[in-house]
Amino acid sequence: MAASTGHAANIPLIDVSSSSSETAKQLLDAASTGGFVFVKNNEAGIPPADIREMFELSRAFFGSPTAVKEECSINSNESGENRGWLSMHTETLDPAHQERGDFKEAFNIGEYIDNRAQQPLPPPLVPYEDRIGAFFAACHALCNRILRLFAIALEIPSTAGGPSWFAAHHDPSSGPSGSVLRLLYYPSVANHSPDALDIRAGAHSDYGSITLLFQLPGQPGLEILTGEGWRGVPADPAGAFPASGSKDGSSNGVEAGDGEGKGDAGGEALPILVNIGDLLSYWTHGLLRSTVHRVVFPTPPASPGTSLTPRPSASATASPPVSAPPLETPSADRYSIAYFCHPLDDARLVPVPSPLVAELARADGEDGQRRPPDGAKTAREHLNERLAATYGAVGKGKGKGEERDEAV
Ligand SMILES: O=C(O)CCC(=O)C(=O)O
Ligand SMILES: [Fe+2]
Repeated sequence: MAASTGHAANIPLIDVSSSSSETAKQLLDAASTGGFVFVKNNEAGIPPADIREMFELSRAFFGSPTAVKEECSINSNESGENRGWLSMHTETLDPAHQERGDFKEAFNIGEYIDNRAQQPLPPPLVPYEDRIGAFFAACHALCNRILRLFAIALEIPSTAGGPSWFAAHHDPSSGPSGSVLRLLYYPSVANHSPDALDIRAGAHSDYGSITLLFQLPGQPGLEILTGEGWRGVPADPAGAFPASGSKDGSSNGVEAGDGEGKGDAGGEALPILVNIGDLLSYWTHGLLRSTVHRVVFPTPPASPGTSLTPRPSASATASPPVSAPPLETPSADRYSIAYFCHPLDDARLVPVPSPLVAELARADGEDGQRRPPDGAKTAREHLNERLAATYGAVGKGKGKGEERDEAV
């Protein structure tokens, strides 16, 4: 059973509310070195109350009886490809190395059409169809803001689309895409019995353009692979939020109440984690870095109720790079929410028209404008290849895990 190494990653924190070339450069630097960045959740982000609402819906859904969840299973015909509920051990993010699927449940929500979900929603989510759709759209808007900054930093010429180049390739009004909003639930170790074969989410890199990840304070587990090995990614890099949950660690920290774990303290909101996916890395000839990550079980505390490390004071400033506390209070359950942003299905993955990408390709001995030898894939072809490996039988085939030796 893979458990936390206890070392924290250094991940920069960037304010993307400005579209200045300085901000764009900071973002490009972070994306081309570590591949992970925190963005401040300010007016350019997503209201903390909306994030909290999604966590509340997530808890309500995963707490439903199995029969309710089965009705919207990813295996049902109605749900459609890559949509619906994934039960424990269904997904295998590192098929080349895992003997058992991930120790988690998930619910994948695909793109809406005309403000309606294109899949059956379970009863706890039905009354919130509009709210979920609005959250999906807010996530997409934030991704487009980030992609716009990448286009600026990559110096895409105005004749080719300029700062709007990525947005045009991610415009839902122009066609379908593989974008997915995913609720994730990693059940407590106390109530289940993971063994040596278990991992919460196997080592992998994401498939799409960029991913937004929402975590809750006090629910650690995400780790990224760096040149120094695995490093933990805190939910709360500045340590400004009290760890959520009741004293016995059984709470998931999303209840309404005294403000603990609610995602906004003193007007500040938790930053949002952003990482580069494989497709964007491929599209930029590897300039943007898709970093391998995983989710592990929390390390048991030395004694019940004991935090493993002292938390920094709430006044700690968050200037980049953020040196996070090694571990937050290990909790029972872990809930997270990911938004996987993908280009339009028919987007062709010819190199992004950037002089920086062309230069990189030339340095690698290739003409930067040349198509890959087997002809350009579309974004949908790229995604389908990855999904086939993930949902295939455990231990068979070549999966994303093959790439995990490539540390940052
Ligand atoms: O739950 C997390 O923290 C990360 C999940 C993840 O990496 C994924 O689903 O791709
Ligand atoms: Fe991931």
